[in-house]
Amino acid sequence: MRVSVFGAGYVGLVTGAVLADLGHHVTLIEVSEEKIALINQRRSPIFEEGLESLLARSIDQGRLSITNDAESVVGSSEVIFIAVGTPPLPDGEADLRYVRQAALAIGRGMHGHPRQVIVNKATVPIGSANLVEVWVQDGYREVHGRAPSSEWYTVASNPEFLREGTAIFDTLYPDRIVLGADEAWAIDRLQELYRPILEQSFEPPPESPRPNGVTSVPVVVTDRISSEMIKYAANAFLATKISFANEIANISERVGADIVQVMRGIGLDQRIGGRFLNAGIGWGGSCFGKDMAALTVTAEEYGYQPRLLHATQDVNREQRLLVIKRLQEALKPVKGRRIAVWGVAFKPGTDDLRDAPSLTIIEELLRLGARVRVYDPIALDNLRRLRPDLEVEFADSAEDALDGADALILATEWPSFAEIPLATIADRLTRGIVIDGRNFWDPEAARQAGLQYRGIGR
Ligand SMILES: NC(=O)C1=CN([C@@H]2O[C@H](COP(=O)(O)OP(=O)(O)OC[C@H]3O[C@@H](n4cnc5c(N)ncnc54)[C@H](O)[C@@H]3O)[C@@H](O)[C@H]2O)C=CC1
Ligand SMILES: O=C(O)[C@H]1O[C@H](OP(=O)(O)OP(=O)(O)OC[C@H]2O[C@@H](n3ccc(=O)[nH]c3=O)[C@H](O)[C@@H]2O)[C@H](O)[C@@H](O)[C@@H]1O
Repeated sequence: MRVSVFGAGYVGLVTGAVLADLGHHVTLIEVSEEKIALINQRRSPIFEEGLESLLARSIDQGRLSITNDAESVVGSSEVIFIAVGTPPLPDGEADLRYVRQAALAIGRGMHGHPRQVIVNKATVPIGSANLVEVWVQDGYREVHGRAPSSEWYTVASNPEFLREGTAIFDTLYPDRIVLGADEAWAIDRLQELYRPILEQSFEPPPESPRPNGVTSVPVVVTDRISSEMIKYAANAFLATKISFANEIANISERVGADIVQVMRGIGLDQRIGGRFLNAGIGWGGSCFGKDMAALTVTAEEYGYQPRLLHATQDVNREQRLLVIKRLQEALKPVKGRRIAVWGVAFKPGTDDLRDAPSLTIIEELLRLGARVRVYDPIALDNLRRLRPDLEVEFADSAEDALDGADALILATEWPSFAEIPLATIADRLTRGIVIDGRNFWDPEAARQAGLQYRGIGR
């Protein structure tokens, strides 16, 4: 099938590369010349395991290309994905300006043949499919002075649930695919597009072997509004699950319970499920915060006070600073001390710093007058580039970050940190203080190694 994808970011690039690898003919449409140049050199603009080899293969086989000239390519696509960013405006509402630009370009390039399904894959506020329709019509009208025939196209919703760091795996083996459309032909076309994934009939690529037991993928076919709501509800639920774990962690440490044991104890109940119950410094990333804010705004627009959504966000805001409180308890004063921070990416497996809890922690440490020495296996370049205002020292390795430091704060649980013996950490830190923001280490082992160790909720 001929497919266009607006936006070669985390979602668009991965979706495009995977669909091309599955045999479709995909054109990525991107406004950033820098990204276009990199992708043409078969290099990925983002760090995502396995993506570069997937990109190279799809490009070499002639099934994936990239352009900035939307209008000349979109007209011939049977499916057009909109996967541009929808960042938050200051009041929390989603900024749809990039979606609008994409929809206008689709309208300008439309010529009625083939009939087109325009798919909102970006996370967009409830009702945005209607807006996309209007913008597509505006784009067509600009060129032709009249509206396009409603027979020529329809707008569908197909939210994305991939996680950064495991994006290719999540795209090939999703827990479900959600399709929201008002027209049966659009659903049929999208089912056809996704058939290899739905039926798991493709040969798994070397980057991402098929896990045992995955033989098919459920599809949820629904209306557009429900589909748009499913995306917000999924992220809100996941964020709430983490904030719940953090709230119980805060109570646990007051009463002497161990949050890791408590969450294991509840997670084995199949009605609850053990995933997304890791207490720590809270959730970050490009989507949970912005999507919680956008859903809150939508609820309030309709006169509903979403108390759980507010509470989830409040718990998360405070949770980020808990490690600072722990540090202040162990090290008085913090001013003038050297603090090592391990991990700046919002989670392991990515170089993404968007709304990373580590940044809140670093800002607070600097505000308190500490000297901060940071290490991250992948994200330091992004930190240098995106936050030149943060006056931190950049370490060459995790061990190097510890040299001369009074205390270590672990903000992101990169698996490679486990390779460094606790005894080495104890040797290198002047005061042996470790504040473990992700409950990464075993407290007993850390204390035996001579560390003054504090985790979260234990
Ligand atoms: N990052 C993630 O893990 C997930 C993101 N989402 C949603 O997907 C959407 C995209 O997110 P990301 O991929 O993270 O964003 P991103 O910022 O990584 O990528 C967006 C891309 O769109 C490009 N762009 C902007 N305007 C354009 C236009 N008019 N034409 C062509 N390209 C244009 C930008 O240059 C950028 O490369 C958002 O709505 C997000 O909420 C959904 C699930 C997962
Ligand atoms: O809409 C999106 O953008 C995506 O948001 C999340 O994916 P992602 O942000 O890539 O990362 P997660 O693995 O969900 O982690 C989010 C944050 O929660 C934190 N987290 C996660 C799990 C946990 O138990 N505890 C916890 O604090 C992580 O450290 C991270 O900061 C969702 O998991 C995806 O399904 C969704 O598509």
